[in-house]
Amino acid sequence: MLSILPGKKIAELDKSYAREVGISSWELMERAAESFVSWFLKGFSGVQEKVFIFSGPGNNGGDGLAIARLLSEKGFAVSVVLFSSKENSSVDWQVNFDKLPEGISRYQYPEIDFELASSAIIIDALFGVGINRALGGEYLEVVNTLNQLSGKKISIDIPSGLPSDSLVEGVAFLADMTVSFQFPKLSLLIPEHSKYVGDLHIADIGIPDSFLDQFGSNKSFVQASDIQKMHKRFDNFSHKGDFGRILLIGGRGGKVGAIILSTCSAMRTGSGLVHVWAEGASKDVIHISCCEAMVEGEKILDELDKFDALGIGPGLGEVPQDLLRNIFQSTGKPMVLDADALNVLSKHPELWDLIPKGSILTPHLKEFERLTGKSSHHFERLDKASEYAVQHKVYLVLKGAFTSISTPDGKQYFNSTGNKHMATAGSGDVLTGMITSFLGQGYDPLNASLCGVFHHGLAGEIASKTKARGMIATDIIESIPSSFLEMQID
Ligand SMILES: NC(=O)C1=CN([C@@H]2O[C@H](COP(=O)(O)OP(=O)(O)OC[C@H]3O[C@@H](n4cnc5c(N)ncnc54)[C@H](OP(=O)(O)O)[C@@H]3O)[C@@H](O)[C@H]2O)[C@@H](O)CC1
Ligand SMILES: [K+]
Repeated sequence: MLSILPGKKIAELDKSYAREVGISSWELMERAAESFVSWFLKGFSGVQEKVFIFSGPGNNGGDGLAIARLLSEKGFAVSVVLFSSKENSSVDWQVNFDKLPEGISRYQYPEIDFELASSAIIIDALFGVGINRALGGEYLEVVNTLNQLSGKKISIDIPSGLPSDSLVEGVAFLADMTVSFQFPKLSLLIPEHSKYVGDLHIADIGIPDSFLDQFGSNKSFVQASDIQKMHKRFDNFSHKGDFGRILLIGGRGGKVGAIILSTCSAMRTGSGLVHVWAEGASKDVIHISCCEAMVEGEKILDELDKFDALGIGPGLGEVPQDLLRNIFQSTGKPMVLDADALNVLSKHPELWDLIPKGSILTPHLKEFERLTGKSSHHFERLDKASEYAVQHKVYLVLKGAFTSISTPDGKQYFNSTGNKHMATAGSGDVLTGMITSFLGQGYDPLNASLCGVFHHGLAGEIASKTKARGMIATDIIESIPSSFLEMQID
């Protein structure tokens, strides 16, 4: 897990890590520049390709100068645009300035030909996590101009103008890609900032997770290697009972499709036995669509104890609150609550206290607002999610790009998989089936949530390679097995 530290702590991290391993802060900056360049070379290899680097007065600008040197050594035609004088810049900026090779063109703002820059790759090294006020003066002017240019734009660490832990005020650089060092700054994971960040890449600068842990952050970014460790291993003598027996509840009226998606995804996620409670004509449709599932009538609600996990909500429609109340009271086991089950909860907040401890709630943004009221921005939403999770002792999976998982002990995890093509009808129903399946296979609620969200996103990425914008929820389900294969989970 990569701890996400607040911007204010990063200078301290930088210093104490350099001291611990006996390197200078300049050497750490060099590592950052090398990591950026090795990422850059994978996408841009054209010798003599033009690169313009805009370097501010602090260490972000220093990174920019080190990158200028390294790219120039690789044969790129590099220009740097400077704003401050040498003596008004950070110490490591000065070291890198002195190391700039002759071949690099230097411009002192405002003496710069934007005509030339417009045909180059633009690298934004104006400000990083040290920004402490909105852009003004010549910085505002240059960012406004750069934002009009149509070439590729890349930000180092964070797009200039974005504060690392709060909402942007005024103007910020509009990057196509952002390469952030060691861990993503919280600000990069916020929907309001996605147009500034573009595609996010994390560049490792070699600070181990265990070192970051000492800074006591309650927020983490989940990596594939973390998920790999969470998976349960089964052996050749395992039988279907070992893979769990789950019950999914929903699919009433015209919304049978939702529970079918959950059912098929639970099967694909590895559940041994999937039962579905449905009503009337829905039963036949479920049988036909997912012949591996067992379809149950009302009586099954008296036998909840025989299930390892329940998933309630997809396509449930409007139901009397007593249905949920009875289910909550007749089993103490954690369950997954989604869609219409959440809508019942938002109308009957008195039910919150009856939800079995450790249950997993999976709202999308609208459902979340119905549950907790309007928030003025995503930072506030994240705070609320954490408060609710702690207060009600549940896991709150707030769906969207970088889905967050808030836990009863006040931690918050951010998922790193998925893409825009997953914003399609039924995608959430698939996730409900996946998390319920992991819960039924004996994963604890945190691991079930993290694995469910991660594989859901990875399956979406795999499906979108061939389906792109035409991807539908069924494609995600069909790619679940590939996501296990890619992660070498057998
Ligand atoms: N461990 C790590 O993660 C590593 C971090 N590294 C890199 O360091 C970066 C952080 O560097 P940093 O602390 O020097 O801050 P940075 O953003 O360059 O700017 C500070 C300068 O800007 C100024 N200033 C602020 N706001 C302003 C405004 N609106 N308008 C005008 N001026 C403004 C402020 O001066 P002030 O005017 O406030 O006195 C100060 O001079 C980080 O993002 C990463 O890229 C890597 O090198 C290696 C490892
Ligand atoms: K930047």
